[in-house]
Amino acid sequence: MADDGMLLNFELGDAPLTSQVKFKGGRWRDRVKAQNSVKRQQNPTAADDASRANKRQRTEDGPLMGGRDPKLARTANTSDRIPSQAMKTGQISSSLFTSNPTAVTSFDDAPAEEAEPAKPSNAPLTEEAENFLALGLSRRVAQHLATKLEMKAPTAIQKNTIPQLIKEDSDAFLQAETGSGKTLAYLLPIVHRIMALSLNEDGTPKETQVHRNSGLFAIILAPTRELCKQIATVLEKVLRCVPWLVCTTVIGGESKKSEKARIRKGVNILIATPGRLTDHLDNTKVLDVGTVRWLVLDEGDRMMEMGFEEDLRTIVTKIRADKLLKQNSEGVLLEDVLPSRRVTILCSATMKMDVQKLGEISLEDAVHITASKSEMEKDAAGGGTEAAFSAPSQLKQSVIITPAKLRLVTLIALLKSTFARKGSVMKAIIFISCADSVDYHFELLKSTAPPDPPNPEDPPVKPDIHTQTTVAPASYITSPANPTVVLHRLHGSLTQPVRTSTLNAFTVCKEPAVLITTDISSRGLDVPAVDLVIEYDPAFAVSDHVHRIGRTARAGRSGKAVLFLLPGCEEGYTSILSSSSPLISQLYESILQKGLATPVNLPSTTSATTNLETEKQTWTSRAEALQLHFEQRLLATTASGANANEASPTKPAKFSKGSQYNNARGKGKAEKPVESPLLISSRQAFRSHIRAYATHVREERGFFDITQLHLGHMAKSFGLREAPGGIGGGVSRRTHRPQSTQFRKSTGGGDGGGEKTGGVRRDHDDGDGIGAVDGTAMRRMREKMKNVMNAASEFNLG
Ligand SMILES: Nc1ncnc2c1ncn2[C@@H]1O[C@H](COP(=O)(O)OP(=O)(O)OP(=O)(O)O)[C@@H](O)[C@H]1O
Repeated sequence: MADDGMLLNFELGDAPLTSQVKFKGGRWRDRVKAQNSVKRQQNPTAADDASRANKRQRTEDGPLMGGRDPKLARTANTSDRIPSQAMKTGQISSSLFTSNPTAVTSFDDAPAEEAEPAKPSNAPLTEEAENFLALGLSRRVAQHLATKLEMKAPTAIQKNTIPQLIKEDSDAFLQAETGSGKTLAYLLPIVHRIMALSLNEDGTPKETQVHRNSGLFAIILAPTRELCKQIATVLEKVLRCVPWLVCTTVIGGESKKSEKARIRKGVNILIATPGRLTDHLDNTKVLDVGTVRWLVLDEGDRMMEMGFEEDLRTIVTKIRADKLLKQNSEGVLLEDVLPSRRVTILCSATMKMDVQKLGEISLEDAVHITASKSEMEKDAAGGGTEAAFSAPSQLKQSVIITPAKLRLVTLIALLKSTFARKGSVMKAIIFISCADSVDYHFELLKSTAPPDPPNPEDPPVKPDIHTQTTVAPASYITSPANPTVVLHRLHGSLTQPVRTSTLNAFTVCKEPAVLITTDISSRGLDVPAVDLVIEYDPAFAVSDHVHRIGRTARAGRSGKAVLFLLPGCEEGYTSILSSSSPLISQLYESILQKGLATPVNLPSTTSATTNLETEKQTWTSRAEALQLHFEQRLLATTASGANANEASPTKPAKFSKGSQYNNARGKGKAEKPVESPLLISSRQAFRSHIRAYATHVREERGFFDITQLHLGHMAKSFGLREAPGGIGGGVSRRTHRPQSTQFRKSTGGGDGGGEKTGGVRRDHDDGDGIGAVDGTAMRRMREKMKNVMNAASEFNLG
C-alpha cells in the first residue's frame, strides 16, 4: 500500500483489541446488518456516538463549531439556489451545487491587495548593518559567500548563531522561521573551524594540512533523503572555497556498497538519514567516529515524530561513547581548534514536546538560539515559553471553505486563475494527504493529448527515463498567457532516482510548474521560486502546516498559501491558525467565478467538452460541465475499455480473475468491459485519503472528525459518483449509496469495491480500518504501522 507514511500519526489508544466476527453466505445487506449489530454489542458507546454525529451531520443546522473564531460572521448558504446544469444532460449524477452543507463560518471575500506589504521577517539583514566577516568568519569564507553565492549579509538567525558556534563549545538549539537560513547558520561555523586546522587566521597555510582522510568531524542528520541531498548541495557550494575538505551523504535508496567505498576514501562531513547511519555504524568498520566533534539534528522534531527516537538515542550514545581523540591518526592536533567536547546542534522551525524529549536525549546545557535577541534574553532569564509556530510575516495565508463536492472544480479554477497571467506565479506546490491521491490527481490533471512532435530545428533533447511518469504537461489549468504548465508528482513510494530527478525537474523548470506531493516535501525543501502553496488536504498537525506553507516566502521573498477546508467542524481549525498568523478568506464562489470566467481547455472526448467551450456559459454551468467531464473520463472506458491506457502508466490496472469488469479471456466468451485505470486509481485514492483523514493528531481531531465526513460528497471530489467501499467498518457504515447510477446500470455493480459481488473480491485492502474500527482492523493497522516504521517508505529513515 502506498499510503505514504500517513499511518504514523495514527492513535491506536490503549483499548483492548476485540475480535471481529465474520459473516458468510446470504445477502450482503443481511451480512452488513448482522455485522453492525455485533459491533454495537461490542462497543455500544462508539456506535451511539457515531450515529449521533451522523444525525448532526444530516440536520446541517446545528453549530458544529466549538472553536470557531468569534470575529467571523454566520451566513446563509446560497449554494442551493444555484441551478444544476448537469442534470439537463441526462446523466445520472448529483448536482454540484445542491445539498451542500452550510458554511457556518464565513469571512468577507479577500480584501484588496494591501497598500503596504508586510516587512519580510526571514530576509537577510542589510549589508550596512551586518556582514559575515564581522560575525567571526574568515575572510576566505566571507568573500566566497559574497562573490560566489551572492550572500553579502547574514539573516537574523545566522547573526545570532555563527559567533556562538565559533566561540563556544556548548550544545545549541536553533529555532527560527522557515526559510530563514538555518542550514548555513550551522554549516558555516563548522566549516570555518575545520578549515582553521589548515589555515592561520590571516589565511596563510599551516604546517599541517587536513584533507579528506584526516577524519570525520561532523555528522548531520535529516529526516528525508531529499533534505540530505539539499544540505549536501549547499555544503558542497560552501566547500568550494576549501576544496581539500569533503562531504558525502549516506541515505536509504542508494547503494550501500558505494557509500562504504566513499567513506573508505575519506570524508570530513557526513550527511545522513538516521536509519542508514545506524546501519553503517553497526556494519561499516571503516566509519570511525572518534574524531567527530559535531552532531547536527536538522528537523529533529520530524525525526522524533517518525518514531526514530531509538535510532537517534543509539547514534548519540555510540558517538558519545567513542573515545574523543585529541589528535588524529596523522598527528594533527584537533583540540586547539575544534571543540574540546562533542557538540550537538538541534534545528527546527517548530518546537514541540518531541523536540524537548530529543533535547533530553541529545543536548547538554544547550543554548537556545532564535532569530530575535529579545526572545533569547527572555529565554536566558528563564521567562521563555514554548514558542508559537509562526509563518514568515510576508507570507499571505488564505483559506477557502469549500463544500466537499466542489473541491475538485474549485482546485482547477484556482490553478487556472493562478496561471492566467504570465509570470505572476512560476511554481506552485499542492499538498495532498497520501501517495495514492497524489498519483490520481496527477493523472487527472495531466494532458491526455499526445505530445507535440519535436521541432526539427530544435536541438534533440534526451528524454529523462526517471521522469517519464512523474512529469507531464497539464491541460486544464493552462491559459493563453501560459499555454504550457508542467505538472510533477513526488512521494515516498517512488524510487530514489525518480524522486531525485523529479524534484530536480521541478526546481529547474523554466515554464510555470506545479508539484503535487505529500508531506515528503514539507520539510526543509528549498525551491526559491515557489510562489504559491496549496494545501488541498489540510496537514495532519499544525506544525506540518507551518512547514508546508514555509516552502514559499523564503529568505525574504513573497509568497502565498491557500488552505482548503470543509464547511463544518474543519472551520474551527482557522481559530488555531489565525492565532499565530493573519488569515484571510477567499470565497469558493469567487474562485470558481474567476477561474471559470473563460472556457476550460479540455480534451475533446466527451459531450461535456462542448458545453465548456461555449463562451456564453455561466461559471456555475462551466463548473458542472467540468465535473461531468471528469466523471465521464472515469467512466467512459468502462464500457469499451478503449481508453484503458489513458491513466496511470505507473500503476497498471489490476483485475482480479472473474471480475465483472474484466476482459473475459476465457475461451468463447465475448469481450467484457474493462475498468479504466483512472477509475481504479480514483477509488484507491479515495480510500487512502479517507484512511489518512483518520490520522490527524489527536489534539486536532476535533476539527478533522472522520464521523462528520460525507463520503458521498467527498467521493464527488475524486470524480466518483458514489463512495467506494473497502475503507473500513467505521466508515463504510456511513457510505451513501444511491440506488441507481449510470455506472451501476452499465456495469451491474456499484462504483466501488468493499463487498463481494458474484464471488469477486474487488479490493486488495478491504476492511482495513480507521478510527474506531474493529479489532482485526486495529491489528492490521498496527502491523502496517510496524511495516511503515521498518521500511520508512515516506521518510526513508530505514
Ligand atoms: N545570508 C543569506 N543571504 C541570502 N540568502 C540566504 C542567506 N542565508 C540563506 N539564504 C537562502 O535562504 C533560503 C532558505 O535557507 P534554508 O533552507 O537554510 O532555510 P531554513 O531556515 O533551513 O528553512 P526550513 O525551516 O524551511 O528548512 C535558501 O535559498 C538559502 O540559499
